[in-house]
Amino acid sequence: MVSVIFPAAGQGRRMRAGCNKVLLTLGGEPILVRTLRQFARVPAVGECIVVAGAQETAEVEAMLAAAERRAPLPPWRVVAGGAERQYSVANGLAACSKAAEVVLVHDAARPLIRPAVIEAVIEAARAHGGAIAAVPEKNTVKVVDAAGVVVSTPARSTLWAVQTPQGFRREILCAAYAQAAADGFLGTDDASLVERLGRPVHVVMSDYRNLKVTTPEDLVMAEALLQAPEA
Ligand SMILES: Nc1ccn([C@@H]2O[C@H](COP(=O)(O)OP(=O)(O)OP(=O)(O)O)[C@@H](O)[C@H]2O)c(=O)n1
Ligand SMILES: C[C@](O)(CO)[C@H](O)COP(=O)(O)O
Repeated sequence: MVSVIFPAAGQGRRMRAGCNKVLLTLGGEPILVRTLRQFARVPAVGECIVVAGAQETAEVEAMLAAAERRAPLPPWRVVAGGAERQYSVANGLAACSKAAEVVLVHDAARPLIRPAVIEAVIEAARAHGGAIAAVPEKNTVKVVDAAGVVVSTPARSTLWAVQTPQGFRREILCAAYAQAAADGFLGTDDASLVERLGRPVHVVMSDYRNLKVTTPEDLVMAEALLQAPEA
């Protein structure tokens, strides 16, 4: 059985919409609901843990209940999040069923994820212990110091832009989160916590459609991609 944690407890500051961006509408449904619908298309998914802002749990529960009346969703629960994404995921992990062999973490703000990528991440996580969706970096990336001066230019052929879902065998993700909490380590994704344990994390080829709706132009892009045929 696969559990999926959806961190949805952010404030959407960069979206500047005056509300949590995952509650905004995209193609006629809230972004969060649209994201869950993609996972409803993957039979291995047995439970969805939605991590909502502490003040928004009732609103999110009502939203998901209404969505479920329109079309079925996998079994879901809502838990309260924390002040950072990592703390929100930790709360979600604590709420996951012990029967889950694999746990996926997927940003609620990535509604365009394709079921085939979700399935590939699950398969790779089962095989290797850890796997993340990613795409080859298209830009040249520089390391820049605090004074704004370029330090180095990593070879682009080695660089991948990392997305979610990120999937792990449950005991590995639990150990990684426990170690990060003990060390006071705060990472920007889930895999970085697992990497600290020295465990392998495999990259699964995703696609550039799987954007994280972060700034207003991402919302325009996501609406356009919804209308565009998948390449
Ligand atoms: N304390 C937090 C912060 C973020 N998230 C979630 O993590 C995902 C990725 O975070 P991001 O895109 O940065 O969302 P926000 O934190 O909402 O955006 P911003 O940084 O612009 O405020 C989002 O689905 C967001 O809801 C969360 O669950 N808990
Ligand atoms: C996990 C993530 O989506 C991978 O790209 C990303 O690191 C989340 O970062 P954010 O600052 O919380 O948006």
